[in-house]
Amino acid sequence: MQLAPVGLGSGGTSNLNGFPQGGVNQREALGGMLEDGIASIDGLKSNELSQLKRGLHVDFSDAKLMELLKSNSLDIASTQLLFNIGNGIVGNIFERKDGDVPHAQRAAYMLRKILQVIELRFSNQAEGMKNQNNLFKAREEKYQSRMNALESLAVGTTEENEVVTGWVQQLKFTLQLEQNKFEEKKKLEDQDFSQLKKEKVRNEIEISALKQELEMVKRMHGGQVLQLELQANESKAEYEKKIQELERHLANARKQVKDLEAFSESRYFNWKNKEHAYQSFLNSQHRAIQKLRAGMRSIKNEVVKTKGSYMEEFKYFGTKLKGLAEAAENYHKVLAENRKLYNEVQDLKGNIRVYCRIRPFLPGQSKKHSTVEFVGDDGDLIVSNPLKPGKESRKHFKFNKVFDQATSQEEVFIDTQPLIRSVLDGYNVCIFAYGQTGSGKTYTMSGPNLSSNSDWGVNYRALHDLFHISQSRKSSIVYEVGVQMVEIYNEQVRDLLSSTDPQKRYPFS
Ligand SMILES: Nc1ncnc2c1ncn2[C@@H]1O[C@H](COP(=O)(O)OP(=O)(O)OP(=O)(O)O)[C@@H](O)[C@H]1O
Repeated sequence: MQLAPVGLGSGGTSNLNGFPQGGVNQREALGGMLEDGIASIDGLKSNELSQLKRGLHVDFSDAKLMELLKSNSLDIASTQLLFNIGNGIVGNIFERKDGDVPHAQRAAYMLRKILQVIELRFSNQAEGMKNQNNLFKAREEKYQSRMNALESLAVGTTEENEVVTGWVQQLKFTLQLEQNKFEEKKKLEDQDFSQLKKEKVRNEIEISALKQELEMVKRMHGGQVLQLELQANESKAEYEKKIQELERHLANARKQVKDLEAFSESRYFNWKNKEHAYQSFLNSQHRAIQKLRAGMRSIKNEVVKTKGSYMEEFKYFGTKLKGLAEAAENYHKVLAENRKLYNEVQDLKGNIRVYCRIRPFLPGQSKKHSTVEFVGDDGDLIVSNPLKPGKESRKHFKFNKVFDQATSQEEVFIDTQPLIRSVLDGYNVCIFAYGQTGSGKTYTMSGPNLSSNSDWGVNYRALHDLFHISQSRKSSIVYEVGVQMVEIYNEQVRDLLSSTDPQKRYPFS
């Protein structure tokens, strides 16, 4: 009898790994939850996928969600990756505060799809575990029946018994090994299963929390949408109003632009005309400037020539001026000499001169009663009075000169003028009038009428002459003039120009 070792044959329906052939491998059934080898997911870039695997944040746009909804790659993605995607979508909804309801709806649909995949995975895992338990039980029963058959065979011949005992020992050993391996695997799978159960509970909690959040977001977004719609309606009405206003402004602006265009066109023509005028004016100015330049050049030449001739003339005048300065110096010497001679002549004529002026009869006086008998040219005067006795009836007087009744004021002054001019050469001169009351002293010295130059007396004529001469000599001599006026009455001398004391008496201090 040929016995093949149990479990070592190749035609059995089960292998020693303890997993049914052609069935769902438990690790595969876990959907790569423990390790994730997926390389790509439709709608996600490779860097976004690697970020999601590491649990980092990724932005889920509308386009990305659409791609993910269409994609089949979620079915082969790990559960952890699916959770990360779910978390990312929920986080993205919270980040978007714009109340985009279609986006929230798509996100909710996506989350539902992820939940379905996870739930399907858990149900598959539970089914696989159940099948495996059944297989293990059937296999145990099978091994038990074989053991029984072998034990009954052991009751045969010794040789056969020995062989069989050997087989049994080997079989037991193999069975023990298989049992140990199975125990270990079962232990591991139990651990995995309990871990999965825990994770399922955790995930269910997380999913319910996500659902609540989603509901809350939906409610919040509903409110926001309503508010936004209200705002949108208000804004629309406002914008329509603004648009109407803007259209009105635009119409006004267009009208203004047209007006401005017309105005600027007329201004343009005006400016064009002005430009022509200015251009012709500029041309004429340019021609005039050319002429002026030519004139200026000739004037320059002339100026240069004139300058030359001026220089020569200056030289000439310089020499002449020198001569004149010398002449002026000589003139001063001559003048001084003349003055000296002049004053000597005055001295020779006599330092004290006595003139006599005969007053004409006043209106109403009889001309028959005149006592003047003779008036000589050399100063002789004979006065006769028949009423007086002897020599007293006829008297002869001798003066430097006698002015008769017809002598004018000017003639009287001309005789005294040289003497008065000696004052300007440093000589003292004194003129005084003497005579009885009404004899004509004031008439001779001051004059009867000051408004008429011809009536001016000696005083006014003398001052006028002195000021005139001092003015003509001002380039060479500066004269200082002082005036003093006194009254002598009853042997008392009184200062008539005193501003402080009108009764001031001589001697003045
Ligand atoms: N030469 C003259 N020609 C014309 N009239 C004259 C002449 N001299 C004097 N008279 C006149 O005689 C009058 C008296 O003259 P005047 O007042 O000059 O005298 P008097 O000497 O100054 O007198 P008194 O001493 O009283 O002041 C005046 O009316 C004056 O006009």
